[in-house]
Amino acid sequence: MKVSKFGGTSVASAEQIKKVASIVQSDPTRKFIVVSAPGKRFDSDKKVTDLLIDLATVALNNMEVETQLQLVLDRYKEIAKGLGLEQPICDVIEEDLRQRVLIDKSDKEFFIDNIKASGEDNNAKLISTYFTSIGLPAQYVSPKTAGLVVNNYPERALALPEAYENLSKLNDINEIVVFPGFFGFTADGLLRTFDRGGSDITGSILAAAVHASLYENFTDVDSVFCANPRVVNDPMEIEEITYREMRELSYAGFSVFHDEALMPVYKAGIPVCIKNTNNPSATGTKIVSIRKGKHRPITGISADSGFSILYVSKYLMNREIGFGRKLLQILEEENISYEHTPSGLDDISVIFRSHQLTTENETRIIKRVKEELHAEDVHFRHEFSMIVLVGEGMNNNTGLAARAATAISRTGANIEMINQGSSEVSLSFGVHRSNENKILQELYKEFFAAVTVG
Ligand SMILES: Nc1ncnc2c1ncn2[C@@H]1O[C@H](COP(=O)(O)OP(=O)(O)O)[C@@H](O)[C@H]1O
Ligand SMILES: N[C@@H](CC(=O)OP(=O)(O)O)C(=O)O
Repeated sequence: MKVSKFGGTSVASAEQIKKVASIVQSDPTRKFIVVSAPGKRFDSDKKVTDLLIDLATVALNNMEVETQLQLVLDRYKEIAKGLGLEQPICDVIEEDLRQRVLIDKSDKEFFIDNIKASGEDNNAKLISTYFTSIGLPAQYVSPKTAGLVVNNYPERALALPEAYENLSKLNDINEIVVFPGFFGFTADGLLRTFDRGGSDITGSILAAAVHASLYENFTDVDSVFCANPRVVNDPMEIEEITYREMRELSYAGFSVFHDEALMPVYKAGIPVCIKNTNNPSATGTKIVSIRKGKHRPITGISADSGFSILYVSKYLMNREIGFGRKLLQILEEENISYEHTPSGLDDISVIFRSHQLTTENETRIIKRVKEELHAEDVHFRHEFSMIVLVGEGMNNNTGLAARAATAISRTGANIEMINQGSSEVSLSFGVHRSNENKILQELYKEFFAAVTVG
């Protein structure tokens, strides 16, 4: 039996949800259906999750909530109408959202998580009602009653081991299970959401828990492509990719599948297939443990912006035992996680995601590194992107870094950092954000357009 997750674009409108129903109807082994909140219907549209974040923000600022609340309710009302559903389901959703807005706001993160999670929760209720209305026996299942237990980490929770044992009991349900993605509950009953895009994670946890034969992830593209189709024109499709490659690429910018969604299915040995709700007969991309046959050394190239660099220089840093540890400890105390630490004789750079920085912690970090480590030059640089080349065939292929660097040099861009990942399946380049797209296009040309398999 399969677990099928439908992303925001697949459940964005009545028309899309009808496609979901026919996909589910066409295969009786599609037993567990995980749904996201309604996503974008067109490019300039707003996801329901983003509307809910706006709602939470106005509520926390003690401003009038009615306008934001109606924007969310209107999305569900339009969907319900298009699906021919009666008023009661809209009343259930409205009552639920109004109750959530009244939750005590003293724990700000708990309040935000509760509002955000309503997007998937109410959509699951609506979709199970629709399935039943068209003769597909279905049941909405709450992550709370099903025991999707997570740790107490706001907006980025992780599932606890007992969640798998609890969720395995869902196998006893005869009807189709419609399960909301994106959130779980702590052992004390507090609602916590996963990271953005985290309905993929719910699907993976559920697939591992019920020992699914396949985890299907339905989205709005025929497959995972070798590079972002919004930047590279008509990129090649990936038919098969390993868990390891997919995790590296997802973490580094392939937004089509969340990187944290790989581990649960990987550990349980469950294959994953990325498919298109708008074209379900397309083969899609299979994520597997081992790929057979010969392949290009590079499987995919991803790019992600939003990185900053902390540059630290001190004469004879190389002779000073513990310098790196002390520097990273300062960052730890500022609650900052880092991605790379390239270093030279007298200098070291720490690269991390910029969203963790504020004017206050930047000033504090510079002051501490200067005073406590007696560094000579300490400064931040912003607006960087990381371009990551990923491929299982990379470790026995010499000259790849040189080819990539030459391709980048053709764009006239400067390489700020190079890092060969310890896993030996990735090679990263730090570049200025303004050059990101042209570098991605040039690297695609170098490794995919011009190369034959062999
Ligand atoms: N390498 C890639 N392959 C396929 N899609 C990609 C890639 N990189 C980015 N994307 C984007 O990911 C989108 C699908 O992810 P997402 O918007 O999260 O979908 P969903 O609503 O189904 O969760 C695609 O429309 C595509 O623009
Ligand atoms: N709705 C949540 C979770 C999610 O997975 O959404 P999507 O399937 O649209 O990526 C978000 O926007 O983050």
